[in-house]
Amino acid sequence: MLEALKEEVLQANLELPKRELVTYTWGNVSGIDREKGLFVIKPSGVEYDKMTAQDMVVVDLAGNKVEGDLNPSSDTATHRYLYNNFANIGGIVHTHSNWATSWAQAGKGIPAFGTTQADYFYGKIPCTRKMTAEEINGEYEWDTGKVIVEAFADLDPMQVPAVLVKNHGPFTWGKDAANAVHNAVVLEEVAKMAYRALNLTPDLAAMDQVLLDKHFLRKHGENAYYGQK
Ligand SMILES: O=C(CO)[C@@H](O)[C@H](O)COP(=O)(O)O
Repeated sequence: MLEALKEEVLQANLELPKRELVTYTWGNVSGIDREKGLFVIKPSGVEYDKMTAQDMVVVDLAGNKVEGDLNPSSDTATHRYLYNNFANIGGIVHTHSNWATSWAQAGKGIPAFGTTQADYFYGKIPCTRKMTAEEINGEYEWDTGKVIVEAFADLDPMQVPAVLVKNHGPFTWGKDAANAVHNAVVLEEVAKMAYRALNLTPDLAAMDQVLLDKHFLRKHGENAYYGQK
């Protein structure tokens, strides 16, 4: 089942090492078929250059493995939490990309300093709170999803399709798996740019709202005009 989605999710996973967002087996990508209520995710601990579409694992939104010989990603419960709480997302990525993970380890969100970020993220990219010992030693991956959703209490996840999990790393999402990977690549770029901008000007203020609005809204929403129709 879901052969086309398995191929789509495989290709999205293979983009992670290709774009140098992961090392070894770090990271994972999933994609969801909302009509069937099933998502496809990378198998846990399998090397990317050995991975096939048939290795992908199908999981339902209650957490049951529906198809696949291998164990699903160790982050499956986090993906499931996000699919259950962010109704419009179609794909999720987790990486340990260097610059974004450095911000996550520092427990700092990434302010919007420039139009590169504004084209994809409508403002600051949040960092979650620290997880409690009970959460870490309990339903860790499920509660990782919980602290991510908490960080979006006042944010639209479709307007800011990325988060930094404190002491862990970034998660991004999008309309599908490929779009979630695209956002992961851009996140890594803006994490690097923001770090360097702050090194140049330590008290740098976030960009003006008028410029943030111009760049985000020209690419997103009903009045978007960027690119080709
Ligand atoms: O951050 C983590 C584990 O929380 C992951 O990125 C792992 O590094 C990859 O795990 P699998 O998806 O292979 O289980």
